[in-house]
Amino acid sequence: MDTIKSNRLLTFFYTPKKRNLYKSASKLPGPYGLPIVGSSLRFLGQASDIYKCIDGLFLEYHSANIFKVWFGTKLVYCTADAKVFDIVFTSPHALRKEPFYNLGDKLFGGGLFSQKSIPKWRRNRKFITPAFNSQMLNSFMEVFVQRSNELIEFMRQYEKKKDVDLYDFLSRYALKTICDTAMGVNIDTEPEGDSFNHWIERALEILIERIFNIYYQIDIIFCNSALGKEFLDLCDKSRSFTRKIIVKKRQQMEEEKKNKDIYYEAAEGRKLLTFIDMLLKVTYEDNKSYFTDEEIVDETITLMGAGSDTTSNTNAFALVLLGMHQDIQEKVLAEILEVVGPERNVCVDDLPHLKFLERVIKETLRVFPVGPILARTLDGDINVGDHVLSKGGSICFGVLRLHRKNAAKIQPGSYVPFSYGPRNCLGLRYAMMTMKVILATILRRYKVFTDYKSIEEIDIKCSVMTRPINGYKLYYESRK
Ligand code: HEM
Repeated sequence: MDTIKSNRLLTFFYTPKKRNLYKSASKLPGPYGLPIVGSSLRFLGQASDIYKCIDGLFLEYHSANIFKVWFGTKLVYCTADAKVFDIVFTSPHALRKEPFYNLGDKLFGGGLFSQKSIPKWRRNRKFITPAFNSQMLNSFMEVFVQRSNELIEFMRQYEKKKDVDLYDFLSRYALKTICDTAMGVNIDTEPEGDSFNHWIERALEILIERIFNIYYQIDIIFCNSALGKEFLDLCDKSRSFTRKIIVKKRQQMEEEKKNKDIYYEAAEGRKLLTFIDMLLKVTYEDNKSYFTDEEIVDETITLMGAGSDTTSNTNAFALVLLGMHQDIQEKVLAEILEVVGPERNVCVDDLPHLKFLERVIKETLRVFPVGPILARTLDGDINVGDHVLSKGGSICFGVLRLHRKNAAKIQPGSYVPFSYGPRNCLGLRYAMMTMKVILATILRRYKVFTDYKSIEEIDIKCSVMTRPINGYKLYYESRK
C-alpha cells in the first residue's frame, strides 16, 4: 500500500507545520468540510459529474477572488481570477504540478508534463525545446500538408453520414503527424495506431475519477478495483506501443548510420534532429546516461498524448462552432480561397495571412480551452495582493470559467489556453501551425454541419481535457 497517501488520510492533526494553512483557509469562503475527508465526498462520480460539481463551485463562489476546498487534508485554493493566475503562474514557488497529476505516473511517468522534480524538469525542458524551434517547425510543414490531404481523402467515404465520429479521424491523423514529425517514424502499418488515442482518452477519464475519489487515492484500493485494472491495462497497452515505436526508430537509425553519419550531418547543419533523435543520441551515442530507457518512453508518450489529442480536440470544437455559424464558415472559406486559392497546398508563407482562421481557432480555445482546470502545488508562500497563499497548499485554476467571464469583468491576462510562465505549453507554435493547415484543408473541401444550435447546448466534461459529453455531432458534405 502507498503508505504516504494512507497516512495522509489517517493523520489529520493540527500540526505546527499546517498552522499557516488553517490560518490562511479561515479567511476564505468555501464549502463545508467534514473532518478527515473535507469536502471530497461531493466529487465522487464519473468525469461528467465531477466537472459539473467543480464548475458549480466556481459559479457559487464567483463573487470571491479565491475560495477554498478541503480535499481530504489538503487545502486547495480555487480561483478564476486573471491577476492571481498571473502572479502564481510566473512564481518560482508554483512550478510543481499538483501531486494529483502523479496518480497518472503509470501512464506518463516523469514526462515533461507531470515531472515533479523541478531540476529534472528544467533540464529536460531545456533539452527538448530546440526540437520545436522555427527551423524545425517549418521543416514539418510538408508532413502537415500531406497528412491533411490524406485525411480529407479518408473522410470522403463518410460524407453526409450523421453518425460519423470526425473527432476519431482527426485524432488518428494527428497521431500519425506527431509521430512523423517529432519522431520521424511512420506508424501507418501499426494496427495499434488506430487505438492509441482511445486508450489515452479512456485512461485520462479514469484518472480524473481516481483523482476526485478519495478512496481511490490509496493504491491498493484503486489497483484492485475494476476501474484500476482497466487503467493499468490501458497504461500497459499504450506504453508497449510507445516502446515499439522507439525500437522501430532505433532500428531505422542503425540502418541510416550504415550509410552515413546522421549526427555528423546534424553538426554540419545538413540534417535537423527530431525530438527522439536528440533523446536517443544523448542516451546511446554520447554515453551521457541522460535518460533511462523508461524515461525515453515517458517523454515520448507525453508528446504523443499532448501533441495529438489536444489539437484534434480543438479542431473538432472549431468545426462545431463553424457548423453552428455558417456565415463565419463562409468567411473563413473566402479567406482560404483568397490566400491559398482553390487547388494549391497550404505553404508556410500562407500561415500568417490566414488571420481570420486564426481568430476562429483562438475563439475556440477561449470557449473550449483544452485544459478547463489547471493545478499547481505551492512550494512557498505567494502574496496575491489581498491574500497570502500558504506553502503546502494547492491551487486550482478555473480556466474555462475565466475564459467565459462576463466581458465587463475581463482583465488583461484573461486568456490562457496554453497556460503561461515557465511551465507553459511547449507545443504552442506547433499546435497553431498544424491546426491552421488541417482546418484550411478540410474547410476548402467540405462544408461542415453540427446538430448543436448553441454553445450552451454542449454539456462539458473534464477528462483532463475538455470534452463534449454527447460527442461533437459533426457531419459534412463536399463543396460543389
Ligand atoms: C490546441 C493545442 C494545445 C493546447 C491548448 C495545449 C495546452 C497546454 C497547457 C494548458 C499546458 C499546461 C498544462 C498544465 O499546466 O497543467 C500544456 C503543457 C504542455 N504541452 Fe500543450 N497544448 C496544446 C498542444 C500541444 C502540442 C501539439 C504539444 C507537442 C507538440 C504540446 C506539448 C506540451 C507539453 C510537453 C507540455 C508540458 C510543458 C511543461 O510542463 O514544461 N502541447 N499544453
